Amino acid sequence: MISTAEAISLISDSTRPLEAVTTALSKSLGCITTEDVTAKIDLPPFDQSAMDGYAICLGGEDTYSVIGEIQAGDDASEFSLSKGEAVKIFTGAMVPKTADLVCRIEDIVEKGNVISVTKTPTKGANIRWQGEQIKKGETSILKGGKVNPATIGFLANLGIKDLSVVRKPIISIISTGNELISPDELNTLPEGKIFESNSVMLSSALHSLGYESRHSRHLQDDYNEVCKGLKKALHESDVLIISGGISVGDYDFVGKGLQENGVKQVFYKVNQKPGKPLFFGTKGNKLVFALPGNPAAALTCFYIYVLPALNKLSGQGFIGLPKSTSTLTTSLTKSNSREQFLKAYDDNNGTVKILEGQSSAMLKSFAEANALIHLPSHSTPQEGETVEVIKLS
Ligand SMILES: Nc1nc2c(c(=O)[nH]1)N[C@H]1C(S)=C(S)[C@@H](COP(=O)(O)OP(=O)(O)OC[C@H]3O[C@@H](n4cnc5c(N)ncnc54)[C@H](O)[C@@H]3O)O[C@H]1N2
Ligand code: MOO
Repeated sequence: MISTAEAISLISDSTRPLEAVTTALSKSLGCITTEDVTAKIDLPPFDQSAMDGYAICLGGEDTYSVIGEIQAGDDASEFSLSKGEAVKIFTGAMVPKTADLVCRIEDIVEKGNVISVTKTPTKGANIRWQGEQIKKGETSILKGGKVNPATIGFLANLGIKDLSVVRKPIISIISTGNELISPDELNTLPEGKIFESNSVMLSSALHSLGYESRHSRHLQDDYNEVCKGLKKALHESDVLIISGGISVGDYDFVGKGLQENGVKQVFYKVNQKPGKPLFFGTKGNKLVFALPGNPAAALTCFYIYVLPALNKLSGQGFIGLPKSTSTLTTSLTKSNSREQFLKAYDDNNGTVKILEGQSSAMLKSFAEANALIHLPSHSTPQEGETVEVIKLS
C-alpha cells in the first residue's frame, strides 16, 4: 500500500491545468486569469468630487458666489468657473477643469447665492483625479491571478465584461449502493435502507470551495448499471467523484466498471485511516476518484486528494487546505499501522483536541470539527506534543 505522500504525488503528476476559455466577468469568481488585462479607460474617467460640498475657483477672498450645481452623472465638461466663483457639487460628480478644489459642506456657511469658506483646504483637495487609480493602456490585473470579488468589481468599473480564464472542471458525483434512499424520495426508511448523504455532502464541500457538481446520479449495486452510469459520467465530465462500491465485497462493482470503461488505475489503496480503499485513475485527461463509501472516509479523501487536484486543473497548482501545527490537549492511546486523519477542534490559539467518535462511518464528530490532525503511521502523540493540523474552516 502506498503512503499518503505517494498518493498525493501520483495525483499531482497525473493532473494538467484545463484550457483557457472566455467567460462572463460575473461568472469568473475563483478562476485563474490567463492573460494580463489592459485598462481601456482611465479610472476615474474624469476628475471626480470626493465630497458633497462646493467646487471653487480660488479668488483670494473667503467668499464665493455660487453659479450653479453639478450632480453625480452630469456632464460638466463645458462648465466654467471664474476666480471667486463656486458650484455646488456632490460626491462622484464631475469637477470642472476650472475648479481648484472642493470644500466640504461642513466647512462653509451658505448665505443665499454666496458661500463663506471657514476652512479652505489645500489646492486639489477632495478631488479624485482622472486616471489616478489606473490609466488607459496600463495593466489592470496580471495573468495567473485568482479572481476575487474585488477583482470583479475593479474590472466591472473599467467596463470589462468578459475575461479569459482557466476553465473550471465539469464534475460528476456518483453514489452507489442498493441501501441508499434519497431523503427527497421517502420520509420513512424501509428496513435495511439508509438515507443517502454522500452526494449532498460532497456537492456542498465543492460549493464551499468554489466548485460545482454539474451532474449527480445514484447507481444500484448492479454491474451493468454501474458500467452504463460510469460511461455516461466519463463522457460528460472532467472529474468523477464516486462514493462507495470500491472495496472487496461481491457487489462492489466500481473498480471493474471503471476498468471496463478504459479508466487506467494509477493507485488503489492508501495506507491511511479513514479511506484505505481509495482508488485514483485517469482516462486521457479525465480524473476519476472512487472514494470509500463510509461518509467520513469519503469527505476526508475529498479534502486531502480531490480538492488539490481540482485546484491544479483550474490553474492554481496542487494546493489543498491550509496546514499548520498545534499543541495537543488530549492524548492518543492506541497507535495504528496506518497514517491517520483525526477529526479535531482547533481553538485557533495554538491548541487542538481530538474529538470523540473517529469511526469512518461517523459524521457527528466531523460536523463538530474544524480541523483534521494528520498523524504518521504507528504514532501515539500525547498531550503537549505538536501535531500537523489541516484547517477545514
Ligand atoms: N473485507 C473487507 N471489507 C472492507 C474493507 C476491507 O479492507 N476488507 N475495507 C473497509 C473500509 S476501510 C471501507 S472505508 C469500506 C469501503 O467500502 P466501499 O467503498 O465499497 O463502500 P460501501 O461498502 O459501498 O459503503 C461503505 C459504508 O458507507 C455507506 N455509504 C456508502 N455510500 C453512501 C452514501 N452515498 N451515503 C451514505 N452512506 C453511504 C454504506 O451504507 C456502508 O455502510 O469497506 C470496508 N469493508
Ligand atoms: O478506510 Mo475505511 O474508511 O477506514 O473505514
